Amino acid sequence: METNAQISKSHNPVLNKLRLNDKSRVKKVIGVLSGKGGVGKSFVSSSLAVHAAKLGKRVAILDADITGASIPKSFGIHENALQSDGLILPAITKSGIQIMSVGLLLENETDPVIWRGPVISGVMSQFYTDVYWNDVDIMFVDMPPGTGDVTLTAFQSFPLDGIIIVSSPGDLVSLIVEKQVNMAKKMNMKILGLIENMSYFITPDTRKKYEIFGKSRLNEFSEKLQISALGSLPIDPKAKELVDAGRIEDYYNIDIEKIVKKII
Ligand SMILES: Nc1ncnc2c1ncn2[C@@H]1O[C@H](COP(=O)(O)OP(=O)(O)OP(=O)(O)O)[C@@H](O)[C@H]1O
Repeated sequence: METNAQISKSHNPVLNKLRLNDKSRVKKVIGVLSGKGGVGKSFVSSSLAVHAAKLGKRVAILDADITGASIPKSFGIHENALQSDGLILPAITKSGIQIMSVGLLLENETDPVIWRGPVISGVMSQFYTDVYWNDVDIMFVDMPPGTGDVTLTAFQSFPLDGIIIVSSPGDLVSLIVEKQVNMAKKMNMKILGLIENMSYFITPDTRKKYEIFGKSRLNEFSEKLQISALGSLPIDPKAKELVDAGRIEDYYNIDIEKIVKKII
C-alpha cells in the first residue's frame, strides 16, 4: 500500500496527466470536490458553470462523479450522447454549456452504475480524452466525493489548474474538510478556496437570515487551513426547485457570480 509520502513522490504529475484529442481545446480545468456526498458539490459545479456562461465564457462540465451523476438532469437533458469521427459529442445546454456525464450513456436514467474502481476510472479518463470539447475557456470537473481510490485517480490524471472544496457547515467542524485539503496539498494541487454550501437560510417574507447550523466558521477554518474563503451560499428553495425542474440555467445568485469572478 502506498503511504502518503509515496503518493506525492512516486507519481510524476506531468507523465500521468491525461491529454485532450487533437480536435479539442480547453484553456482552464477546475476540479470541484467535497469530503463526502450530499453537500451540494454537483449543485455548486453546475451553478458555477451557469454563472461563468452568463459572464460570456465558453464553459464545460465534466461529470466525473460517475456513480452519483446528476448533472444532465439539472439541465433538463435526458437524451443520450452521440458520436462523430470516433469522438463522443457532449450534450449542449440551452445556454451553450458542454456537458459529458455517464448519465448521457445509460439506457435508462434510473440504471445504477455498478462498476468497480478501475472501470470507473477508465470512463472518467475517457470523458476528458475521447470527447470533442469545442474551444472551452473553463471546464468544471465534478469530482468523485471523498478521498478514496477513484478520487485519487481523478486528482492524478486530470490536468487541474486548481480545485475548489465544497463543504456543508457541519463538515467544517469535523475532520472531513481538513483531510481533503491535506490530500490536495500532498499532491501539490493549487487550492482556489473553500465554499460553504447551505450555510444559512433567508426567510422569503421577513428576509431575516438564520444560520441554522450555527454561526459560519468558514473564515476561521480557511485561516486555519491557510486557504481562501471563496464564499458562503444559502439554503435556497428556489435553487432546489430549478434543479429538480431541470432549469438550473434560470438560476442567478450574486454570491455565486462573485465567486466565479474570483476564479475565472
Ligand atoms: N444551496 C442549496 N440550496 C438548496 N438545495 C441545495 C443546495 N445545494 C444543494 N442542494 C440540493 O441538495 C441535494 C444534494 O446536492 P448535490 O446533488 O449537488 O450534492 P452532491 O454533494 O453532489 O452529492 P453526491 O456527491 O451524492 O452526488 C440536491 O437535491 C440539490 O439540488
